[in-house]
Amino acid sequence: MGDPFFYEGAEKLLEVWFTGTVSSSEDSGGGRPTDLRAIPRYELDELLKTIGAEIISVMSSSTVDAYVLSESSMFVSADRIILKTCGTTKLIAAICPLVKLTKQYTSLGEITELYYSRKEFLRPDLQDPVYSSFPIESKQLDTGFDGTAYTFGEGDRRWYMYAFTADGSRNAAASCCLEIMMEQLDPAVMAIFTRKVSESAKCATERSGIDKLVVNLNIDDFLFDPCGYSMNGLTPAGHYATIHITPESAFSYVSFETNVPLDQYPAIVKRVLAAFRPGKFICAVHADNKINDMAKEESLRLGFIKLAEETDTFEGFKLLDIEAISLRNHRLSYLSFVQDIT
Ligand SMILES: C[S@+](CC[C@H](N)C(=O)[O-])C[C@H]1O[C@@H](n2cnc3c(N)ncnc32)[C@H](O)[C@@H]1O
Repeated sequence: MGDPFFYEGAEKLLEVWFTGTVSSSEDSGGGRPTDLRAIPRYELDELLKTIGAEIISVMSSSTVDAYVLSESSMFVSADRIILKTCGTTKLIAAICPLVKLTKQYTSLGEITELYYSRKEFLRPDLQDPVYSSFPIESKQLDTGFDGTAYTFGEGDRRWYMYAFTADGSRNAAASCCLEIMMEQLDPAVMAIFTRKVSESAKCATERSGIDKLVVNLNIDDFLFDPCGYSMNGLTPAGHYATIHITPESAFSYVSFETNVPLDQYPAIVKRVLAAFRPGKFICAVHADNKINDMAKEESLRLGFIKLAEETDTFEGFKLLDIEAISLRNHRLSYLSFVQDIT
């Protein structure tokens, strides 16, 4: 008898920033656009094929093209690409072809920042050997970048990140990002993300309250058969949110990510926890130094560290870990929580 079915919901996340003047997508000196969105769709399809994913759907705003993938999501903006892929995808293998495409179709091509992160897998033994342990992934990344590998938390709460920043700062607006990675979710909520219970993705989105987690989201959602759910959302202000759900009870997993402004994060986390009811979760908050410089006091007041120190922060959860580091261009906080059953 073979092993029972297993799906690794936890994603590998790659964010790459390229150099260039990005005030418009018009041609720059080299005759090619200074905009990653100039890479044609068929090239993106080929790129994704090499890592084991494909495009299911796309929607665009003036600032970003948001793709729902068979294995999570991809966001392409003028000078940044975010690739978030789950299952047994081979995400690091996307970097070389991506740089090649960038040089071929745009006047960008030099990487200024690169971040690769993931949480501890439930079944590392089922991954391709490169992705079975983070030191191997870091070693692979070290062949192209002079970056630093970090490990946060303990045991199955571990979250890993590899960060590379080239000398000199990037030419981009201040940015921030919230990631919530949840496990052991309420089976009653997870049932919504099955074809048995929800007749359409829209139905699952509304029934679960996903449409109310972030204000003003234009949503592109997909319900897998027999179960599983992915959605990308874009706001009129050019921000994104993305949610991916593996509802099978033996290995349930939900991820939430957004780059809406930092001051909204505490309220968003509370809404996300109320909607999905996880048994445990990890949060990672990235805040650009430009944000910290602009409003240090304010960002501290609203920041997660301060918030997590208040006992009633996320009602029903106990804080297990809290760590913060400063990278060259941004500050990163990692927090882990477990349901408080005392
Ligand atoms: C792609 S989705 C979301 C994965 C996501 N990274 C998460 O946070 O869980 C994965 C869920 O969809 C289900 N699924 C059904 N058909 C699938 C397909 N063709 N490709 C990937 N997942 C599929 C899986 O069993 C799993 O429950």
